[in-house]
Amino acid sequence: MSLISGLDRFTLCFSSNLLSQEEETKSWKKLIKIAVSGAAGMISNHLLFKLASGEVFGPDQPVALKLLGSERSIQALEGVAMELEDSLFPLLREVNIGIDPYEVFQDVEWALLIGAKPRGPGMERADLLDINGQIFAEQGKALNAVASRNVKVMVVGNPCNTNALICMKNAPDIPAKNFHALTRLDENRAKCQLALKAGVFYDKVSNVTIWGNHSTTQVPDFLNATINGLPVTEIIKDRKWLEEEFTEKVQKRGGVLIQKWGRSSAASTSVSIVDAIRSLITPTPKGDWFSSGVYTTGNPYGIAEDIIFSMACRSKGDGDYELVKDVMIDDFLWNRIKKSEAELLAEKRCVAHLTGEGIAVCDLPGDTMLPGEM
Ligand SMILES: NC(=O)c1ccc[n+]([C@@H]2O[C@H](COP(=O)([O-])OP(=O)(O)OC[C@H]3O[C@@H](n4cnc5c(N)ncnc54)[C@H](O)[C@@H]3O)[C@@H](O)[C@H]2O)c1
Repeated sequence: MSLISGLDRFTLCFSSNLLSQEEETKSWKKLIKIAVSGAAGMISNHLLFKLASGEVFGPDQPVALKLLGSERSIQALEGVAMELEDSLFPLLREVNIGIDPYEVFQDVEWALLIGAKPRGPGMERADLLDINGQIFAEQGKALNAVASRNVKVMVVGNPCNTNALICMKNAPDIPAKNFHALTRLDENRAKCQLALKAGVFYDKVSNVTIWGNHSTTQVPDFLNATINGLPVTEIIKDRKWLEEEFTEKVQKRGGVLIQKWGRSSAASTSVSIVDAIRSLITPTPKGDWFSSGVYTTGNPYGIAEDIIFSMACRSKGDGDYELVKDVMIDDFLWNRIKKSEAELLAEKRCVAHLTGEGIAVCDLPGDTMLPGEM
């Protein structure tokens, strides 16, 4: 029996394979439904197999994967579904494919929104915000209509902070706290650079925050970061390197990778999506935290309200998070945070027509780019 089901016109086979009662063992948890958009894309090609293998939600957690593609990618989506089926993952109980978010998002508990249009040659950043914003407005409405009332939404498709804001604004019945923009890849990159500079293994680096937008204005925070429990600034004494080289390396890492590899980071992005999900479903180690782009309203730092901004989060492992209060913010950090904030406020004005906040005005700062752009 095939696991795959989908829309009539695209379906490989119609029988889905919901767990029958006799198949359910007592040690298995209740099936969770996970939607992945852009499922035929490069990032998903890594991520889906991690989700199906149990690496993300655990070895006793059966999953249903609901794959959302675009009209153009539907053939590829069928191919991805076939590969998933051929992998014989014991935990993968159901695969649905489709191009209608109202069908695909039905009852989902997680929505990993990766699908987006890339910035074409000569395309203004404002056009990209508009084209992708429309996708996320529609997907927000669909989540609002049919997803689980406590669905956790992780927006990866760029520009991810503002796309997450648009999605959230179009889903008023889902808690604003449930929306995340992925900045975990940036955090991982920052940890890697600090570990290399200090000559220690990655796992010795903790408390690294990425503040702000997933763009070249992002602020990798070395002030609060620690290595072996000591402030990074005590281990790496070269302040100029920290302020200039480290910061720029993290901000532009994606672009450098594209130059070398010829395509955007997909494997490491999928790893960081796994990290981001696991950070929400497992308790954060004592004293540590993780970065995620989350809703700023009520934040303790004085960052402008009503935007999606990457900040320091801690979780009890219940899917929810709280913002970390005990962080230091000096003038250097604050000035940079304000620049990223200004960029996100400008992006927000530029998509006002998609968030129900009136007429869009696009006065985007000229010098900012997605990390993948040079
Ligand atoms: N936040 C991050 O850290 C981060 C890192 C890397 C990439 N990204 C972003 O992730 C996105 C996807 O990257 P990729 O390398 O997988 O791209 P990709 O081009 O390989 O895949 C994107 C897929 O999305 C599909 N798609 C387009 N519109 C869609 C829609 N409305 N609904 C569903 N699917 C749709 C496309 O057909 C394509 O298959 C890009 O926007 C990229 O910039 C974000």
